[in-house]
Amino acid sequence: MSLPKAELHLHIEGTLEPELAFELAARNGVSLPYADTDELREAYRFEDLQSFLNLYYELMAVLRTERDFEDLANAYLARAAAQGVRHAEIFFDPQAHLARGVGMGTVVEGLWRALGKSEEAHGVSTQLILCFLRDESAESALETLQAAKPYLDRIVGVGLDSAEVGHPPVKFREVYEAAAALGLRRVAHAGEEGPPEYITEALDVLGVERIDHGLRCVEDPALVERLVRERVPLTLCPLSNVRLRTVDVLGDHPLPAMLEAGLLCTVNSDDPAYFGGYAGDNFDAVRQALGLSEDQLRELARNSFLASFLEHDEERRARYLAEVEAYEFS
Ligand SMILES: Nc1ncnc2[nH]cnc12
Ligand SMILES: [Zn+2]
Repeated sequence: MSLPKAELHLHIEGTLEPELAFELAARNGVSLPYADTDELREAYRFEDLQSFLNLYYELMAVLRTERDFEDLANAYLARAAAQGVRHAEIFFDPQAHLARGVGMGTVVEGLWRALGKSEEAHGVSTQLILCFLRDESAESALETLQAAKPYLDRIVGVGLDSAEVGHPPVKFREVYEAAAALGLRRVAHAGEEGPPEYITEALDVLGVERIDHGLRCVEDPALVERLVRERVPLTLCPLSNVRLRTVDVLGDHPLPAMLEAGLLCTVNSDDPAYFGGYAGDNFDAVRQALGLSEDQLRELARNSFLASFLEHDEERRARYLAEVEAYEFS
């Protein structure tokens, strides 16, 4: 669906399509333990978040040079643009690259080669969000923020991702305080597999402005009430929820009830190369499986721009919002 939208929950490493993975493997002399793209696609049957993360980190071995990150980002931006994405706030996982000997500069400069030209090349404005891996230590997160200091003009904020259960937000209090002191915006994954308490903790301890996923808030009516009252955006990822089995089938997704409750929901793709669809595909899927009305789809698109970090450019935000209102559904 080409309804204009902002994508606010997108891991750039999760846009690595099998074809590009093999191309980069050949270019860099990296051998993959899969015969071909079909065999690799066969591995895309996930039990839960961890089984996905294992493959996600394994395939990152092919990303080695600035050009690799540039190609990855350009491929994503082209696909996103074709599906109506007008603005993208893009996560990256530097610790997963630093651990393989790929430096922060290679990652950020490589991504920037694509992001810096994205408006001209793809018609998509962009921002970068550095994510800490929550299954790594708090010290490692602090070192990562330190390593990012030379590149802060290219980074709008910090996030928190990877294996959630057993790694509560409070573990990262110090690094989030340091990020806030540097003027960075703050978001965190919470309530994907982890309990509703992690959502509360992300808000109260880490000071986040948006919750990534936040799906499990529906288990706690008082928390839902708070999220509605405080207008906290949730970056939902419906196809991801089905593939990672947090929801059995898309028809059971709580999105309609969440909209009904007055939550500020957005729809995003998370790791589109792995979960069967980009942003527009997620919109199409929820429209079909959940019978969302045109008004509800427009609300989701409007929310995405309202929840974005575009305050520095209200004129642009107003232009995108006008495009949402003018859109004609087919
Ligand atoms: N859906 C997700 N949850 C947590 N960490 C991730 N890293 C990439 N995708 C993720
Ligand atoms: Zn995610």
